Parts: sequence; C-alpha cells; structure tokens
Amino acid sequence: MDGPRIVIDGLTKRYKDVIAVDDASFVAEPGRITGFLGPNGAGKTTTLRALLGLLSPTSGSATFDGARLDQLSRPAKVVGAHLDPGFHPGRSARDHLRTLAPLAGVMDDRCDQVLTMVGLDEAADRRVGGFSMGMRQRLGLATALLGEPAALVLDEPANGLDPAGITWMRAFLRAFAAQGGTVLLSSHLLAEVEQTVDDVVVIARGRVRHASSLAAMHELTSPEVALRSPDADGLGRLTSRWAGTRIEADGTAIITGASAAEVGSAAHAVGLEVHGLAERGESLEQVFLQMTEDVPVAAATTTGGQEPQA
Ligand SMILES: Nc1ncnc2c1ncn2[C@@H]1O[C@H](COP(=O)(O)OP(=O)(O)OP(=O)(O)O)[C@@H](O)[C@H]1O
Repeated sequence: MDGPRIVIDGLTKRYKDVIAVDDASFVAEPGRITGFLGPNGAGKTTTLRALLGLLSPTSGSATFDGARLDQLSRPAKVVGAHLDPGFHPGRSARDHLRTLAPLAGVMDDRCDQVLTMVGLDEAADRRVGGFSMGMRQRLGLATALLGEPAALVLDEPANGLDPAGITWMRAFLRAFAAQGGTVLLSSHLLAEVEQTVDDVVVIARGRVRHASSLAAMHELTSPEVALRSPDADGLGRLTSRWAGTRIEADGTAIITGASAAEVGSAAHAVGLEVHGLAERGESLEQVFLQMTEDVPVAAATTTGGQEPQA
C-alpha cells in the first residue's frame, strides 16, 4: 500500500471573530501514525474537516500527495475518514455501510468484509442506536475502511474505548501503517495515544505548537534521578560528575542528564552504599501540557523536520 503524504500548509480558518486554525503547517507521512493532539477547541476537527474538503480554508492548503481531495479521481481509494459518529440510530451496522458503499465505489460484500475487519460481524444486523461507544468507534473505522483507502483520518478514535478496545485499535492501526498506509488521528489526551503514534503534532488555540517524532518529544522531558546514601561525602563526590546536580535538604541528590541505570552503575563502581534510587522529573504529559498553555515554551518550537517541503 502506498499511503499518501498528507501536507497541511499554512492552513487558516477564520469564522468572523474566531480564528479556529491559525497558519497551521505539518506533515503526516506514509507508513507512520501521526497523532494530532490538543485540548478541546484547539482546532483539530476544523483542520481535519478542511483536509477532507468539508469546509474551505480561509487560506493555506491541505493535500494528499499534493492534491486536494476534490482533485483526486478516486478519493475513497486515497482516504477513509471517521469524524463524528453521526449514525442513524434505527439502521443496522450493515445497512449503514450499504448506504455508503456506492459513494465509496464498492460492492455490498465489502460491507461484510469491513465489519469482520473491525470485529463487528456478529453485530452486523443490530440497530446502531443500541451500540456502545466502543462499537460505534469500530463502526466508524469500518466506514473509513470501506473504499480500501491508503490513508485513514480519524477524529478521536480512542474516545470511549475501554483499555481492551484501545489495545485492539492500536494493533489495527499499527498493522495498517506497517503496510505503508498513512494514519492521521486526533486526540485531546496524549496518554491515550502515546503508545500508538510515531509522530506528534500539538495544536492549541489554532496554532501548531510542536511537530516531531514521539521519540524527539521524549527528549524534551527532563528526567531526574534521586539518589540517597548515608555516605554524604561519597554521594557528593559521585554526583559532582553530573553538571546541574543538587542536594536537597534531606541529603537526597537530584541528578539530571543521567538514567537511573547509569547512576546505579556509577554508584556500584565506586562502592557507594545506596539507600534509594528512583527516576522522577518532568513527564511527557507535563511537556505536552506546557505546550498547550499560552505561555510560549522554548522547547515547544521544535519542528523536527516536519515542515512541509516547498
Ligand atoms: N462553524 C463554526 N463557527 C464558529 N466557530 C467555530 C466553528 N467551528 C469551530 N469553531 C471554533 O473554532 C475553534 C476550534 O474548534 P475545533 O472543533 O476545530 O476544535 P477541536 O480541537 O476539534 O476541539 P474538540 O476536541 O472540542 O472537538 C473553537 O473555538 C470552536 O468554537
């Protein structure tokens, strides 16, 4: 599968006094899962709607391999989307898909295929009105998959899923990306998608605050190691090798720039008696929250090579 490169370039959407999206630029690469993260009202849905041709941007563009959705000859082959779970409650899951099959350019048997792919075959004839949130998310994914697309665009796909559902969704999207597909999904919770995504785009108040691989975002955290020893002199000598180390009032040394394993090995090597060794410090979640606050964070301006190329 050759997933398209999704490029959001200088996208702005203005509604009278509200700037829903403000000059947003980022890329979702094929073969990878990109998490589009931000608090409520950040501009995620507006961006995804612009990408899917459901609204026209005030300026800028949102394209698949350089083409807007309306310029694609077979859009359903390129992208499948699930934005809001607006299912007709009286329809069965199968009927919901059958009404969309002609739009996606597929035959009815594809509806049963996608129901099987998302594990809903046994619920195929049940009315969607009685579906749990998790089942609705699965049906949304089935809807997105109808046209056998090479890209999936999913708005809050993990919302309402229980832990088993999240694990299932993660494995499904991982397999899709491993085949070369492009996945762009939104979430307002980093923790919900942290184990799913390869790349992260953070948006707040319409502006992209950060775009990088998840690994690069991890590097923005500042982990600390807390080390306790009854040998204050030995502790001081050992920890002086790490710049920025401080000793707290109770004698605990707080070391930055080293892992607990490195500190433990070094203590062992010099024969320091250790009474406590723990990793702590700023978490990824805290870095994310800082990025979404109004105060600009120096580290949050990193773009990690994710700018669209001219
Ligand atoms: N049709 C509209 N008219 C006026 N303002 C709008 C419209 N659509 C969105 N907005 C505003 O634009 C901003 C971004 O909304 P958007 O729905 O894109 O955010 P979001 O990140 O998807 O949030 P959520 O997670 O709550 O869905 C919000 O302030 C919202 O109120």
